[in-house]
Amino acid sequence: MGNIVVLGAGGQLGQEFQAIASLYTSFEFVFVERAKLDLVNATALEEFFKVNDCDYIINCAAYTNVDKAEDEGPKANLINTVAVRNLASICAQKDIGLIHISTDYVFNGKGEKPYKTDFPTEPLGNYGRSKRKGEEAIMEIHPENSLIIRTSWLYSEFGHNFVKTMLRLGEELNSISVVEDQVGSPTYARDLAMAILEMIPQMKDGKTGIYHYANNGEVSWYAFAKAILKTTHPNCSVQPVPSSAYPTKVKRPKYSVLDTTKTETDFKITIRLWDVALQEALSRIQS
Ligand SMILES: NC(=O)C1=CN([C@@H]2O[C@H](COP(=O)(O)OP(=O)(O)OC[C@H]3O[C@@H](n4cnc5c(N)ncnc54)[C@H](OP(=O)(O)O)[C@@H]3O)[C@@H](O)[C@H]2O)C=CC1
Ligand SMILES: Cc1cn([C@H]2C[C@H](O)[C@@H](COP(=O)(O)OP(=O)(O)O[C@H]3O[C@@H](C)C(=O)[C@@H](O)[C@H]3O)O2)c(=O)[nH]c1=O
Repeated sequence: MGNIVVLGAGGQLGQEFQAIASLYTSFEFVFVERAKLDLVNATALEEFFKVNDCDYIINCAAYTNVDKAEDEGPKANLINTVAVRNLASICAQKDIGLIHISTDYVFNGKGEKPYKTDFPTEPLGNYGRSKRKGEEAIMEIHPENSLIIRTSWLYSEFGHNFVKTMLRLGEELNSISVVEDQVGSPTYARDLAMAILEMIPQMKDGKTGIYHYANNGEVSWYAFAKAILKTTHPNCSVQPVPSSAYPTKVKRPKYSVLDTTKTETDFKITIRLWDVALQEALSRIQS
């Protein structure tokens, strides 16, 4: 069904694609890590796609440190906006299908029901702003053959994520304080990667533009931490605290649940509940 180049292949989601690739024999994959191609280097990017033909690019590369992006705004911008714009131009020239991952942090968190894809964006920090500008660049340059998939609270056995942080803290501490007034949907990166590979063949039917993918259901970071530790470290207690008791450089959205109905309907995929996905991920992480 086509050749896929996965950029940012060494990150959390990129490694999930590497882990599941052998299940999808109708695709040929090329995995490209940062050491092989720095996306910020526009010349290198262009040269790479002169010699590497493909039908689709999945862009998993990003600047993802939400707090650090406040001090390194220009750097976050180069990766999340400028490189994405350059990538969209290359894809437009060569008519390559572009699958780009974006985030729930494009929203301001003041919503009270799951965000539909056309809900107005208003990011709270540099990370979210740079990701939103990346989305806008794609929609301007290569709308007819791009999929922008916003997801939220990604975790997996690979890379850095909240689940692995909780498992580490559960080993080290008897009690952890976690914010209760931020609500979202945790998403198992493996589920997302598998869904993307189901969605790609349907792009040719005009299913393009912005879509939301997150595991179903909503939960606070506190309740998520409790669910993680209940099965893995039952002796470690989790205390609910307000955001004010856990100060961070940049404010997180209070409510960032994504409405995934359009994705499920248009692509005819079923998305499972966050706590079901979590149990599978935990058993994989622990084995
Ligand atoms: N993590 C999350 O909770 C969420 C993530 N997302 C989005 O999902 C996508 C995947 O995220 P995730 O896998 O968790 O992120 P990671 O931070 O785990 O992976 C990002 C990858 O991008 C690479 N990268 C950074 N800069 C460059 C560059 N200049 N050139 C090439 N590669 C580069 C990183 O390399 P290195 O490690 O060497 O810096 C890393 O391997 C991103 O678009 C992110 O914004 C959306 C919602 C939630
Ligand atoms: C480690 C820890 C975090 N927290 C809080 C801080 C924060 O409000 C919340 C989540 O913490 P983190 O810093 O791990 O998560 P954060 O980096 O904000 O995660 C985000 O990453 C980017 C890339 C995204 O796109 C988002 O969807 C989201 O997943 O939990 C606690 O309350 N106690 C703790 O012990």
